[in-house]
Amino acid sequence: MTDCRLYLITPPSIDLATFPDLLARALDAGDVACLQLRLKEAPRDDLRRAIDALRPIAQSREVAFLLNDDAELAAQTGCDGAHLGQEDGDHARARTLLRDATLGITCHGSRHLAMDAGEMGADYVAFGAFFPTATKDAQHRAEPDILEWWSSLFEIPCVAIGGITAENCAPLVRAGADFLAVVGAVWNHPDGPAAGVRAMNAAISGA
Ligand SMILES: Cc1ncc(COP(=O)(O)OP(=O)(O)O)c(N)n1
Ligand SMILES: Cc1ncsc1CCOP(=O)(O)O
Ligand SMILES: [Mg+2]
Repeated sequence: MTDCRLYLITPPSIDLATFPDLLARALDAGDVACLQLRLKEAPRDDLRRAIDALRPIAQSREVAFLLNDDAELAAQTGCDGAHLGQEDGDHARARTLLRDATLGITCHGSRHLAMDAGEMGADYVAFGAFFPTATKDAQHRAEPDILEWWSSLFEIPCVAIGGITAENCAPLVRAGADFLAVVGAVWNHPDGPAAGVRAMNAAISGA
């Protein structure tokens, strides 16, 4: 029995006329620990509109709603937290702004970055990319042994990301990932996002 859970990230762009319904059906299809809103190209006003539309859908289902890249906006808009990369501003300031809300930090494949994030007060550290991904031009790779190392030494949860699918995720679960973060495995699933959530949960349980 694993404690690993699914961490869902939105597609890179969404249509607010149709996406809320798709999201609700995906979240109702199985266990999702959190949803990260990641719209890299969206102007700030569109981002605010997306937060207003999607945050209640996640939070009403007890799915934590995290915002990518912007801790200040996350704190202003009732998000449950933010995910920041190494280039996404001052992590210590973000920690202060977010108070008790969740702060996750990208650590690529680096033990050093992960220990820094832990000392700074991150609520989770994220390692990746574990596999080739079409969602992002990922400049860094990680190997499963970093999950084993981290989880054997630290209590802070670790997230695995990058090209993860139902077919390839088992070694990451067995290596100690607390969460598997995915975009394509759910939103590009041939039978639709709800089927993607079901497939990921079945793969996590069977790992
Ligand atoms: C859970 C999770 N892990 C890593 C990332 C990547 O964050 P970052 O390195 O800042 O890259 P962008 O997502 O901003 O392109 C993430 N978003 N979520
Ligand atoms: C945001 C991000 N950071 C590293 S890989 C990645 C993309 C994850 O998307 P997918 O699950 O489709 O590979
Ligand atoms: Mg970022």
